[in-house]
Amino acid sequence: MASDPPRSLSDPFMDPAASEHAEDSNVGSTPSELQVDRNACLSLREDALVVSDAGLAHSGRKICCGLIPSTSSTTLAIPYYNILDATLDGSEVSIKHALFTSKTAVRPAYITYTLADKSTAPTAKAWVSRLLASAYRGSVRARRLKVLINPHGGKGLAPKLYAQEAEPILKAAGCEIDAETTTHSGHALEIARDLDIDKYDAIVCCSGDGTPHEVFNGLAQQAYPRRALRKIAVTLIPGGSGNALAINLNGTTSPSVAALAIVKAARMPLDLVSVSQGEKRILSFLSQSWGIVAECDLDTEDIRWMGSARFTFGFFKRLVGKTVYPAEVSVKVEYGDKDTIRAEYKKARYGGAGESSADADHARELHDDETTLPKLIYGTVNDPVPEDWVTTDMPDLGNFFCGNLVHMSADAPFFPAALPNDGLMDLFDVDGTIGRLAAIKLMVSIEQNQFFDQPDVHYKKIKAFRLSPRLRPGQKQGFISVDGERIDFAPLQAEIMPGLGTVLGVPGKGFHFDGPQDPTR
Ligand SMILES: Nc1ncnc2c1ncn2[C@@H]1O[C@H](COP(=O)(O)OP(=O)(O)OP(=O)(O)O)[C@@H](O)[C@H]1O
Repeated sequence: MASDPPRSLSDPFMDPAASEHAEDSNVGSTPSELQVDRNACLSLREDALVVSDAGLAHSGRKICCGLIPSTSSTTLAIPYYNILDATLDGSEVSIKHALFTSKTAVRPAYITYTLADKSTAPTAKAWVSRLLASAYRGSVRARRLKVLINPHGGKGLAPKLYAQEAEPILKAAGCEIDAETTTHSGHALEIARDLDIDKYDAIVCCSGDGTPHEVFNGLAQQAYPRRALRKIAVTLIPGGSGNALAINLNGTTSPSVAALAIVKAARMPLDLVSVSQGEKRILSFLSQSWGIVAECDLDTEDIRWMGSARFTFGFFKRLVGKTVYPAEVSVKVEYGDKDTIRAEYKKARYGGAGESSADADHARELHDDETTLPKLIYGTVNDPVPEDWVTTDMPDLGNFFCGNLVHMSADAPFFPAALPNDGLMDLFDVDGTIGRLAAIKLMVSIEQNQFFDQPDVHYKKIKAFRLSPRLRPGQKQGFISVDGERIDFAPLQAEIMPGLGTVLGVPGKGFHFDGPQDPTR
């Protein structure tokens, strides 16, 4: 097996906790099979650890739902992805793994054997290292995690979900955990702002999307914001009503499956969006919206008990009213037509020209000494609109929605052309006066990934926008949403900050999305 290239200890892609295993990484000569007691054999195959043990047939061990591939009742195959930890203690080999108890839940499980021949301990030690190298290919072991649990998000279940579902997986994987429950709104921002970033690798929010929003903004207030945002990866264990970060990063709404993904994830850069209202500036990782989606996000507090269904309920309530949300919109467009967007997406996603995460990180490292965030290229709403922007007055606007990631919820891939680190934002607007039937058709098309091609959806890839919203006659208050959080009802300007943030995601799990569908197929 090829070993990873050596990385310096200052390399933020290398968890210092993983360095203790670095000397064991030369495993080329290590045998793939380990003979253990009960006449059993542990074998390292291409994608899985295979346990061959006649005793398994009589152990009553249930191979749940067929999710753990088993070649026969006397063999057990555990995918490397599911291996959490392995140790050799004297002549006892212990392997911890994540056992799928259903399609949406995992729990830690253990296998223990004694070496058939004690004198093989040195070989067994190398074998364990080889198993761990395969289990953590593309990731690092024993990450140091600052866990923030929001007891207020969604239905208030985050503390229970974390303790019962997520923490056992993180602990079994040997993560160093420093957990804290947030006590007030803004607490996550304060913690991230004051965090000693050399002591941690990631901040894991067990919450909805509001907490990671605070965390990115807290890191942005560190003395060296670019270093903090580069070094500390932000990730989410779903525990609120909007859990888009977990869905986009790791393709799941299950706390235990998300915890496993976090254990196995790679660091990757994420574009952030700088949103300014005059001199005030915040960072957004997910979305900015004005119109029906923003109102559903923010004006449904009274039905919080419904959980995520409150968004759908709120949407339908407004839909029947054919509500409009007028605004003047100015946009710095990169790609304005859908065919070009589709073609550019394919190039960026499958063209193979992109740099690796490690290369991207070294480029970002050059800005570590800077004490401010990247300068705004396009200024703020207090400046004139740049000449090459396209300005449109939209008295009948129904929905202005700008996104940075594909999914806004599990069944809402609103932005199929979004890529995590392409230096662009995805924007669409929809007229508020379209017929109710057309609006319902639009809503149905989202889940089927046909939203992008609907003629009523005006979709662009952009670098920046300015939104000057106004109240329609009779409207008492306006809701502008940034990452699901309410900001002042006032003109705002937003521009992309390429690769400013860092997240933990498993390639192929979350960001795996096929992009806008090809309508000719
Ligand atoms: N102990 C607390 N008491 C009150 N609010 C808190 C507390 N801890 C965090 N918050 C606030 O709760 C808000 C919502 O949290 P979060 O986004 O994590 O969950 P959510 O379920 O997605 O949100 P929402 O339920 O508002 O849709 C955040 O803005 C955060 O500041």
